[in-house]
Amino acid sequence: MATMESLIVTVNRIQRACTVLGDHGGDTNLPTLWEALPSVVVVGGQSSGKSSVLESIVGRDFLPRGSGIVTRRPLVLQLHKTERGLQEYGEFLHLPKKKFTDFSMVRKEIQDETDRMTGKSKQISPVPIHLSIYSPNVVNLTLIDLPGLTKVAVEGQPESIVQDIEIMVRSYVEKPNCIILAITPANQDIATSDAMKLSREVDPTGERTFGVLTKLDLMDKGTNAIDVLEGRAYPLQHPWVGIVNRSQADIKKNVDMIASRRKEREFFASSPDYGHLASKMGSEYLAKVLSKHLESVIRARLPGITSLINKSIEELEAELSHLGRSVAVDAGAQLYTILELCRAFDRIFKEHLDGGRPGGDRIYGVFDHQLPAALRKLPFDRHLSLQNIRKVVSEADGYQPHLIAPEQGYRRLIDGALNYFRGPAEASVDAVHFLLKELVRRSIAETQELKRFPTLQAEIAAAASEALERFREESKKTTLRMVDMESSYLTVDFFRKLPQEVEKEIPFLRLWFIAK
Ligand SMILES: Nc1nc2c(ncn2[C@@H]2O[C@H](COP(=O)(O)OP(=O)(O)OP(=O)(O)O)[C@@H](O)[C@H]2O)c(=O)[nH]1
Repeated sequence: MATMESLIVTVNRIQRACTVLGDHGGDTNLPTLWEALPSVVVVGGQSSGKSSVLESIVGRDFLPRGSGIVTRRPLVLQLHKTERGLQEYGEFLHLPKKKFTDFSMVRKEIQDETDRMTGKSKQISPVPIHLSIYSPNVVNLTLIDLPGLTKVAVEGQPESIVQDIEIMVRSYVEKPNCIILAITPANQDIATSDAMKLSREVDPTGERTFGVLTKLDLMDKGTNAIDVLEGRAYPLQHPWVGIVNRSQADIKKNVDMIASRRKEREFFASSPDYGHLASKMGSEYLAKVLSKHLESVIRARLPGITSLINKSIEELEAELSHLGRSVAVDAGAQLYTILELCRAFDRIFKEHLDGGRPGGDRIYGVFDHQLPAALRKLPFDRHLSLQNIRKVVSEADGYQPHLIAPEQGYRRLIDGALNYFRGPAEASVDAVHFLLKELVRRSIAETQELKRFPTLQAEIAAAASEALERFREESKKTTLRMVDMESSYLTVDFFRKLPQEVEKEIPFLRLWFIAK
């Protein structure tokens, strides 16, 4: 038994952790633990006696009262049984460490906390209020009180309130882990009960529904609810429980809850109609049945809850390691981290260049395809046309006949042809520059370690871009210098070999001889 009681306490703690972490179930992409936890949800129409049942189970007056919709946020009520003789107190999750021993202050805090979230607009909010009650007079149990189902909006409420409440209540009772405490007043036709209508929709087999009949003392003389309580009129998997709460007159007279429980016991014990069911009626019995059932449901769901928690831990740990370790505060350690991150980027950039990742091969493409294609397009035809050769040679060597070859003309023609190489050479530097820039961009995006440091990413991109710009200028100068060097390195040997190359490579020389 002790183990089972601690089970409810453990689930209570998980429920509180869920609220603190903002997990109230509902539409979310994140895994929700809240929805996996079994809970008892109190459902009923307005004035059906929900608050009275809850107060009866707790044995204390602590819920707000008034006209219209008083419960406008879910109230998660966690009951903790304490040692006999210890003082009762309430504690709110949003006010930790503050013990409320005066239960009228608990009521006020529920009202104030409701208003804090919804304003005084009478709107409803799905964010629950958590109240724990520590008392020797309760059983370990968690109950969730929801706004009463209603058919019309009262003054000051939006028209949508009727639907909003139904949607909120439905979102709780639809969960397969929800135990439904469906409250119906006995002095109303059960066929019109909002609670039974909704619970039948979401739990057609009745295995999650506990039917509670209130106001048995208010039934017309000569009538009784035996057919319902014995499970004939409206069969459910769990037996119906009849309740007699404090009447409005009792509340006015300040009849305390302990006296009211006694009165309830006497009502059943002395009733000619319900006497034979007395041991299975009343709010104390209901609390015990619910606690026992909640324990057994938790026990059955425990493996599922454990595996959900383990799965969530695994997912979160994977995400944490993906996000990376926390960054140290001192400057030295930060510098070390930054250098490590830069090294990670550098490694990926090198892989792009040297292999392992694609992209670097396109640099070879510049020299293997782009440059030769550009060279082929150079206007050598025009430059080495018969007409131009004749013009250049005449201008360079004059009208004197040459003994061997017009050397100055040759020189100018070759020099001029080599000059054409400057354009494609510069364009090749630009092409490699753009490829390297693209590889920097890709490497930054692919460095997982940098993912959570957008500012560092921008800094690395800026530094790389600045360096590449500098390299571009230097490379252009070097490349052009190499073209110049080739142009000025026309040696005697070069000219000596030229005539032998005539047939093979330099058709313009043949043309020159013909021209002569
Ligand atoms: N005589 C008698 N009166 C009851 C019983 N249960 C509830 N009442 C009275 O019915 C009225 C409504 O009860 P509540 O407990 O406030 O009902 P509720 O469902 O919480 O109502 P809302 O919060 O307005 O939705 C109160 O005046 C109660 O005193 C009962 O079993 N017998």
